[in-house]
Amino acid sequence: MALTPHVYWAQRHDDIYLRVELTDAQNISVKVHENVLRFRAQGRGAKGQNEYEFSLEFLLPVKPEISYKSTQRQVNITLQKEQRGWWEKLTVHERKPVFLAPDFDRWLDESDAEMEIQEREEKLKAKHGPDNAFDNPKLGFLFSYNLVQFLGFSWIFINMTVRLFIFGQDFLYDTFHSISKVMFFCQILASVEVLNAAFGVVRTRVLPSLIQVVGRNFILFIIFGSLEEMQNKPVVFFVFYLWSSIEIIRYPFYLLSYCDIEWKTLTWLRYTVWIPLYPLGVLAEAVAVIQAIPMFDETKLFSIPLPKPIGTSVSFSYILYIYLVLMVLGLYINFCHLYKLRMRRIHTKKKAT
Ligand SMILES: CCCCCCCCCCCCC[C@@H](O)CC(=O)SCCNC(=O)CCNC(=O)[C@H](O)C(C)(C)COP(=O)(O)OP(=O)(O)OC[C@H]1O[C@@H](n2cnc3c(N)ncnc32)[C@H](O)[C@@H]1OP(=O)(O)O
Repeated sequence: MALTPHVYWAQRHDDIYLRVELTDAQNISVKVHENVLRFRAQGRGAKGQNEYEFSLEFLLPVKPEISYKSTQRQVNITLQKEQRGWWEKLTVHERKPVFLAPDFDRWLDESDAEMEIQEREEKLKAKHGPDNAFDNPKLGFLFSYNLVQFLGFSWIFINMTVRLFIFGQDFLYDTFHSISKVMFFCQILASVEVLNAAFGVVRTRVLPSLIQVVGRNFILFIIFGSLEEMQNKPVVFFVFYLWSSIEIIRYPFYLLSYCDIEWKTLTWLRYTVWIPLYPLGVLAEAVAVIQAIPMFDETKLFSIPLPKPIGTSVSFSYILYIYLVLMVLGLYINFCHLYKLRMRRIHTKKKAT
């Protein structure tokens, strides 16, 4: 004959929690039909290893969907009330069933539960401010910024992919002319990210964003923008493609996180695809710098004139050699930063679940 386990309960305005004292429960069946919950499982309870069951007729309607989780020590069941509110007791019966008792670990009275809701809402507000973009200028600003960048980089990425399919290798030599205007726009706008970090608009460090923005704009404006000969090189294609590949993931990730939506695949991609893309990006940028060195020597563009008695000028290519060293340093700093972010965002979450 089936025995009855000890059951403990608590409530919130929306939910009912039941804790069934059964160790190593197996073959669990929990169903709600016509507002009656029926539980049956095998496990070790107060009367040893056995089959245990109970039923409860709730005071007020609950939703038919049930979630339960079996741990080594107990089975935790959560039900949702059909209508939000506070119940004076759990069951319809005049006297409470003998196997049922309050779960003092989770027990709150009505006013404490209200305070709990308020605290949760305040925490959310402290994190994001008021949750409506129209009420919160910061949220509205970040949302618009990320949306514009997402659209810009998506245009670049899709345009480049389609052109590559249509024109084949020829497009490698023509990337700058067809894409650069939008890339200039997006990369100038990206300077906002350094300001966001500096003024605490987003919780992040300034240096990684500064390295990225200064690094990319140096390549875009100085190497590609000022040397016409560089603009027809295939390296432009690789640099633009690598930059936009990460941004079509990063910006929608920010957009969703500001709507409090977490899409696990996107989070994984945001904190993983940099592993191949970042070194490749830096490599492509380094190739561009190396290709530009003889051009700066030849054209004497940006060369620094020395005083007349010395009579010559210092080629800009020396700056480029220094820049190549800085790139390695920048790669190291941002790689470590991204690695820490990945550990925090992916690995700690895995542990928590
Ligand atoms: C001093 C100047 C020296 C100059 C030296 C120059 C040296 C040059 C070195 C050149 C290296 C650059 C190479 C690079 O250009 C190559 C490439 O880009 S190749 C393509 C691959 N690239 C990547 O994968 C990197 C992409 N970029 C990033 O990942 C980031 O921009 C990064 C630079 C790493 C900064 O990331 P961040 O610190 O912001 O991390 P999170 O994204 O996790 O954000 C932290 C929290 O802030 C919130 N946040 C951040 N930005 C926004 C935003 N725009 N909108 C909303 N919220 C934002 C984010 O949600 C996090 O909040 P929470 O923790 O609450 O979730």
